[in-house]
Amino acid sequence: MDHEIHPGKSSGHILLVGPRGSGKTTIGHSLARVRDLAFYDTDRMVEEVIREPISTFWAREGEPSFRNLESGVLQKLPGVKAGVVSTGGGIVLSPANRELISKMGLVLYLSVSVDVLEGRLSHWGNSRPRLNPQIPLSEEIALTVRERDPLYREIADYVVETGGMSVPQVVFQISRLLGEDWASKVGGV
Ligand SMILES: Nc1ncnc2c1ncn2[C@@H]1O[C@H](COP(=O)(O)OP(=O)(O)OP(=O)(O)O)[C@@H](O)[C@H]1O
Ligand SMILES: O=C(O)C1=C[C@@H](O)[C@@H](O)[C@H](O)C1
Ligand SMILES: [Mg+2]
Repeated sequence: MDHEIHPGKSSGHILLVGPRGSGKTTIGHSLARVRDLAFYDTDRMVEEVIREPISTFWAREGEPSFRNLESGVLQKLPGVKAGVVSTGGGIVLSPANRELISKMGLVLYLSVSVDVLEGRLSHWGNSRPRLNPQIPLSEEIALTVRERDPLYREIADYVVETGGMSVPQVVFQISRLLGEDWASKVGGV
């Protein structure tokens, strides 16, 4: 991977973006472990602030309150040790967040088909807040992906098509993409 194609990347993080259920947390955690990097997850960072699950906070306080906290934790990440950052699925809705993410390091978009997402999300029951409770889950997923896919692509350095791959296979593919000497090239991980 060539340093020259990623000018202006400052913090040296590897950031995973994509819809709910695309595997950002699972893949990010595993990638950080195999590459011996720090791991951050913006959803977990918000939960540390609110000291409760996102779903109950969201139900009581509403989405805008969650989005404010989410932007707040993102703004802390340029100041921490470089590592793997798994983001929340809707973090890209804010133009300021998109700008910050794209400056913080190498951005990988985990792309998955709507069918696969539906299969995964339907297993979660109500542990994740519904984004649009008036419509069936399958429609919510399709609409959300249609709305956000261009936003993920706007900031992605690479789109990783994960369809049909297991978690270790995706981690292996990303690791290969990063290359052994990626760290020294994008800023000191
Ligand atoms: N490549 C994969 N193959 C099979 N299952 C996967 C894969 N990636 C993730 N999963 C499974 O999908 C579920 C959701 O994954 P995960 O929580 O990592 O998604 P996420 O993108 O972090 O979602 P959110 O935006 O809600 O945080 C988990 O049960 C995980 O084990
Ligand atoms: O897609 C979304 O808008 C969300 C995804 C999750 O990661 C959480 O950030 C939250 O449940 C909202
Ligand atoms: Mg996650």
